[in-house]
Amino acid sequence: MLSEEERFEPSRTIERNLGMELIRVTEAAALSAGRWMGKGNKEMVDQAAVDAMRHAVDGVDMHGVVVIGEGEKDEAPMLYIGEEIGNGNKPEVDVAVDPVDGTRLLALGLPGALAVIATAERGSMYSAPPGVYYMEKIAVGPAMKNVIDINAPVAVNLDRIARARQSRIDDLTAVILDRPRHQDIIRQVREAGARIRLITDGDVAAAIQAAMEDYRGIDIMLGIGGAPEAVLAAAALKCLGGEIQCKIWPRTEEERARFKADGIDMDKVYRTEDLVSSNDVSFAATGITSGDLLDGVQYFGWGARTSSIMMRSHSGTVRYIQARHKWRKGVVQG
Ligand SMILES: O=P(O)(O)OC[C@H]1O[C@](O)(COP(=O)(O)O)[C@@H](O)[C@@H]1O
Repeated sequence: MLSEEERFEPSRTIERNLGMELIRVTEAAALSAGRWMGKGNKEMVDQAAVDAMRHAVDGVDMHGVVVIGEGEKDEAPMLYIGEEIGNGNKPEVDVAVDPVDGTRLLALGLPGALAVIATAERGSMYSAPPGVYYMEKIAVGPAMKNVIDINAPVAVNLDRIARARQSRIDDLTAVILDRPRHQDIIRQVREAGARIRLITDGDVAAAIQAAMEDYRGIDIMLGIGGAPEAVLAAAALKCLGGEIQCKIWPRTEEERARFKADGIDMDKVYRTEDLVSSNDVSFAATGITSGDLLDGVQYFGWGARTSSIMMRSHSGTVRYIQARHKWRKGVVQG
């Protein structure tokens, strides 16, 4: 019989704390970037979030290397791919960041902008080849994990989900980014009879909602979105037990030819496991503008309130954390 202490191995305790520290990083990004809501300035939205996230991440107990970040070193002075972050202590981890998923949403004051960070054991996160910006994606929750196939027609995937759920296709809802490139997918979903929720941005949150067992508003996420966002979504889905399948997507015929010449396999299916292979994944996100998944930042004279989600693959625990932040400790509340 194990004693209470013995049940918690040290590595578990470290990882536990890391998750909580990651929340502080996304909270910092959200608190800072939230000031720019609706001001129409995408650059400042991003700058504020990156600055705050970079500052906050320094104190985190980890030796992190940015795998998904703001781009290459010469174009991004902070949180660039390959940058070492954290205080240098163990654990050694890969880090994926998106200081604002939905910069346009935040700049326009629209719902659903999030600050996001994920960590996984060193060497376990996929990084798309240089010049690859988009992936075709399909994401579902744990019960539909072995049901979907990105290579199957949309109607077939919807039919399989409906059967597995013992429901009808017209009970299902697919979430899709509202883009001209999705006209054909949208037509196929409509012809199959499922409902559609079109979103203007933010397919990380959309994938999470599709995968949440206790959130039944969305059954599947479909369509083409950012390659970095695919890895962040995979980190979240690893914690939730869901499944994302992706394929590299060229934007133009020239890009297709270039990828081919570079030996990039556009038929390869990247599953959750290929995007994040570790079983020690932590994921944190804080709402910046209010959306279906999380509330946005609320400011009031002496402080602000944030709403975050934290998940760990090790335990599968999902925590929703509401925090009240005081700008200065001891300030009298109005
Ligand atoms: O806007 P595009 O070029 O269609 O790209 C889609 C990607 O943009 C987003 O909607 C927003 O990403 P950013 O906020 O980083 O611009 C992602 O969630 C999505 O993967």
